[in-house]
Amino acid sequence: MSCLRNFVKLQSKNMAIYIDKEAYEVGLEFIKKAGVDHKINFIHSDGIKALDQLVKDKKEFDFAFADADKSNYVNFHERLLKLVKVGGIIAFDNTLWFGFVAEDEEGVPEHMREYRKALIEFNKKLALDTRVEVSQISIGDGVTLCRRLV
Ligand SMILES: C[S@@+](CC[C@H](N)C(=O)[O-])C[C@H]1O[C@@H](n2cnc3c(N)ncnc32)[C@H](O)[C@@H]1O
Repeated sequence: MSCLRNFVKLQSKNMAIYIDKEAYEVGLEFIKKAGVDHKINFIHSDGIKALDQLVKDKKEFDFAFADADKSNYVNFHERLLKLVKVGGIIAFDNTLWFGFVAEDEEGVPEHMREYRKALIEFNKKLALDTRVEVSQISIGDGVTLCRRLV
């Protein structure tokens, strides 16, 4: 709770988007308890829809963190490249997908296969993306940091 409070205090404006109502309501309770609800624009929406609206509204951010729907990372990335300023950071969580991105598909539990495939494709795309400088960090199950260059 104090971690959330301290982080949010450092930022002038914050935003978070959740698609499912239950997770949104739990999050909202914590945000209120931490006394930072006036500092966070907390939205219950599909991420792509919300990001499209932010692009339309010409919003800008220094940092973005994506941790939802790994099959949509490539679509989040395109939108976040319009929203995060040049020099800003876009972070993607779980990009090593518990190490399964380095395994043959047969060795991967069925329910993990869709995101494994999506993340392999996403990681390949990022490696070739000249609009960002990329650093793959092997903590947790992989975090990728992209610094916007152009
Ligand atoms: C791994 S959890 C994220 C946890 C989050 N980082 C946190 O600490 O609270 C993934 C969340 O993304 C949400 N989600 C999935 N698809 C989404 C989408 N298209 N747009 C927005 N949120 C989505 C899920 O409902 C779930 O709550």
